Amino acid sequence: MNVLLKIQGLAKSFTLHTQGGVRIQALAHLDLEVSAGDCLALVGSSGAGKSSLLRCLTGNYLPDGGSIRVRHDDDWIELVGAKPQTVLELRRGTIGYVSQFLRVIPRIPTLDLVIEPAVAGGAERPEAEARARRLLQHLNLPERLWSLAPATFSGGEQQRVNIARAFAHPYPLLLLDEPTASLDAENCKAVIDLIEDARRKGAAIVGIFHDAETRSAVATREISLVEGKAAA
Ligand SMILES: Nc1ncnc2c1ncn2[C@@H]1O[C@H](COP(=O)(O)OP(=O)(O)OP(=O)(O)O)[C@@H](O)[C@H]1O
Repeated sequence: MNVLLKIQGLAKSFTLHTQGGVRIQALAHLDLEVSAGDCLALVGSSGAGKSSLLRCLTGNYLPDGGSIRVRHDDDWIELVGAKPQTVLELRRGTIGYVSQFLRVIPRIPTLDLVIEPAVAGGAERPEAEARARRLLQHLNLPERLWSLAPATFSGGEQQRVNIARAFAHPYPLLLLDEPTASLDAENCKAVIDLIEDARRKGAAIVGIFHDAETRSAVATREISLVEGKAAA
């Protein structure tokens, strides 16, 4: 087993300062390992902690305790309490993330937005551009949109730009937060194919897939969260 992600005793709570200091325990004592070729689906009812876990794995949420170790080249990097530069370095080459909404610098053309992660990950510009073009084509994004910034795109078009960026570099660890939520059946299938291809090439994938059909097409494993803990 080529383990790429090790989570031990992970805990995350929120204190609602504006609401009498109420404390919500989103994750508690979570242990998990994900290997190359795994696609782990996070399941559980609304509020169970699925998104909180993904955000801890991207380095966007600082956990209260526990450890998240990520294989980065030949080293293991501790993400909990890591310096911002370390988190950025992990995002550049090791951790790819599809969020539910596209958040990019405004006014940059779509093609450049998809080329950028591949160049940041070490690809030469012509190779990165060829890959970006293949991805946008695969995701059925009309070529007339490639030179435009995606601010005015539809929800589904923006989501496909988001997905293209996450697959522009062969990230060993991919985090997917409802990657097919705003897509029709044809585009959903295109994304499923990308996920499956990355997994076969050895990516370790953790995702939230509310659509049961998508989940059963891509997941090799499921973990059910109940109040922030893995259900027995
Ligand atoms: N930024 C935040 N501030 C305060 N509480 C939060 C925050 N993010 C999440 N929570 C709380 O943490 C708990 C877990 O939320 P989380 O979003 O991780 O659940 P989820 O399983 O992803 O739910 P859903 O399926 O509805 O998206 C919930 O009780 C939620 O209210």
